[in-house]
Amino acid sequence: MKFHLEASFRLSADAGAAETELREFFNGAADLLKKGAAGGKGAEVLSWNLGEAEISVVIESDRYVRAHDALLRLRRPLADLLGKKYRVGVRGIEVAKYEIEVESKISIDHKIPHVREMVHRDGTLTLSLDVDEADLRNQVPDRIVSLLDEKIQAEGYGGKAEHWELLWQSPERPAKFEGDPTEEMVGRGWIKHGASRGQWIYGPEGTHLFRAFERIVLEEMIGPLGYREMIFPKLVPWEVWKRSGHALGVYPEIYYVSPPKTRDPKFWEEVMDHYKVTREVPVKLIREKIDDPIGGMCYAQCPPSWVFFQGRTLPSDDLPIRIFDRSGTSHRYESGGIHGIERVDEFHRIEIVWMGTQEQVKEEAEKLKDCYRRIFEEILELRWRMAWVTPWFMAQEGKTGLSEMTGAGTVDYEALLPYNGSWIEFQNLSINGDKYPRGFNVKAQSGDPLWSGCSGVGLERWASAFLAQKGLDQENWPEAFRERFGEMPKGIRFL
Ligand SMILES: Nc1ncnc2c1ncn2[C@@H]1O[C@H](COS(=O)(=O)NC(=O)[C@@H](N)CO)[C@@H](O)[C@H]1O
Ligand SMILES: [Zn+2]
Repeated sequence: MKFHLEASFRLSADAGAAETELREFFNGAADLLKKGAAGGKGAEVLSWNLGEAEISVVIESDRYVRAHDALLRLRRPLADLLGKKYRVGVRGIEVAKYEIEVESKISIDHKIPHVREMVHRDGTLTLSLDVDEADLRNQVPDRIVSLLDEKIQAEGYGGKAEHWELLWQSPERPAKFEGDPTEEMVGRGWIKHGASRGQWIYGPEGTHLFRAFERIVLEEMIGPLGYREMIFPKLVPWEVWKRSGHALGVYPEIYYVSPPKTRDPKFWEEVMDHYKVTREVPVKLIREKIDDPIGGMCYAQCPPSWVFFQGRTLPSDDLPIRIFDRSGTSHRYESGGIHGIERVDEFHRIEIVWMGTQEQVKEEAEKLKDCYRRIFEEILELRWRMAWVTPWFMAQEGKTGLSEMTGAGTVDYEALLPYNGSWIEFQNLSINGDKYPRGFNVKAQSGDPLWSGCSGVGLERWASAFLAQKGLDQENWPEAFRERFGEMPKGIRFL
């Protein structure tokens, strides 16, 4: 990677008298421009020139001391040299040309902010930047370099597969059912397709099943471990997703939310009239009358809750804090060909969140795993397994691999669907390290890094896994579950 920068220091007056000292300064600037770089690497001033009221320089570098950092390093000593003795001030920096060259098999076919031109020739990508002094100080060139690294790395990975490592699996347990649970539920009227993509409506039977699962989570885990219920927001603004990291890569899958430009009925009259006459909703017209998206529908469920803690310090003797939310739906624009309730755009999840010291968070994760194991082994008697995978918070930022934070990561819980032999992830449990407290600036009284974890219990997934293995006839269900399930409510009948 090569950086080529042509810039000038704007002076408050002519510095001709300092010519000799400037020559010594630039000749002796070498080690200043190599400081911090591995042996022999760094930046160097190829040439400099003293003009009427500016000093122009040409700097080249590798990535270890980048040309713009070198330029900024020169400013202070230059100002000192000219200020004291010659009463000449350095007023600012003008960037005339800034090029970054990198070997790359790929080119980028869309606009990158602050990149005026991109040329891809014989395996080299040359970017001409459009940056001023403020951009240099704000590390705009560094973010462009990171973006290039990421793309070149991703290219190298060739879409590296997500990490998956089996941790544990249950006894096989023969399936009591071989059919597709969604088809069976639709057939019995337990559920019905909703009007929106990937959306279902749960009749009394389907709802009772979800509530039975929920009751088990409450009785077997939430109660005994002392989790307190909260209500997390379900409309998530960009600010939250910037802090949670989702703003790095969640765009292809969110349901965006845009408010109206104004509530004034006059403004909307044209739309209403259009519909009254045509009975068609004029969505093109509406598009002009709604504002930019302020964010999207709930996606990961835990991020917006951190605003409750944002900027505060937690008393050590209140840790670990244990909370959960089941107050609403999550929405994801999932891949097409969506099958049954295994993969839907609108789903119902119990989100469990805990925070404390690193040890407390790891300890809590083990307690939750024990509870889950008891539920899946003794109550639902599932055929299931646990796998160590790419953390959800990295996957949702478009990353792969594992977290560098030791001990942080995600355990996926998977269950076999006998009807098609696939394993679905029906919930997960993650140690998220200090990611969220850092993102939302939440501290522990002790000053130790505050860590957190979360576990998402997907009710559609629990239903898919359980019914796929046990079928819909209660006589085939495990005794311990039947007890908790109680009476099946009457379904809705149609003529
Ligand atoms: N499209 C979907 N349809 C149904 N359930 C889903 C869907 N996406 C996620 N879930 C459920 O939500 C759980 C957690 O989702 S996750 O993306 O893996 N993890 C997170 O978002 C974390 N914040 C924990 O909830 C999944 O294990 C699954 O049970
Ligand atoms: Zn979460």
